[in-house]
Amino acid sequence: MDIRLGNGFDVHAFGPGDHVILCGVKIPHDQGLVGHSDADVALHSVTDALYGALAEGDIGQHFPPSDPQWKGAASDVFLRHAVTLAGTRGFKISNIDCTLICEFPKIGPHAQKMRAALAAIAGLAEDRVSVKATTSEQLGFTGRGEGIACIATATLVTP
Ligand SMILES: Nc1ccn([C@@H]2O[C@H](COP(=O)(O)O)[C@@H](O)[C@H]2O)c(=O)n1
Ligand SMILES: C[C@@]1(CO)OP(=O)(O)OP(=O)(O)OC[C@H]1O
Repeated sequence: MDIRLGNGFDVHAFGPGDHVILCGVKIPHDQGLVGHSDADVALHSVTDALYGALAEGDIGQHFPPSDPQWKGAASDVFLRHAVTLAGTRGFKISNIDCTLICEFPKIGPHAQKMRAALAAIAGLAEDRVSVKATTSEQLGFTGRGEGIACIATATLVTP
């Protein structure tokens, strides 16, 4: 059996808006996230974790931010591509774990909906998907409320 571990990390800055989209879930907030796509920092980091496990570069190589095709895109399209690529390469996803880093919005009340949405996009049972959060204790750019960071890990296995 071949086992592959990948990690992903992404950051998006807050900007004008009244919601953020995380794991494809719309979460009311007093600011939005700035990005070429819908700025779903969670799906971007998970996508990069899959590309990392496959040694297939990163999300910007597959979906260049300079390409107008991806302007405002819903980020599930990026993750679905990485999931399909894993299958094509003979891997199945064993588990996904991600941690959102921000002071606000509070993720806890939305974590189960985000987990279900992420599991559905990845084609996994919910008990193979983890969504959690931490503050950075008011330190650094996340602590100052300048944006949201997300770190993700994914494990791929051959049958
Ligand atoms: N945006 C966030 C940040 C944190 N949480 C939850 O609060 C717990 C405590 O956070 P600390 O950074 O003080 O350790 C954390 O374990 C999360 O459960 C959250 O929901 N949303
Ligand atoms: C998702 C892409 C798509 O153009 O753009 P952004 O939404 O800006 O996100 P980022 O994580 O900064 O870069 C990756 C790009 O591939």
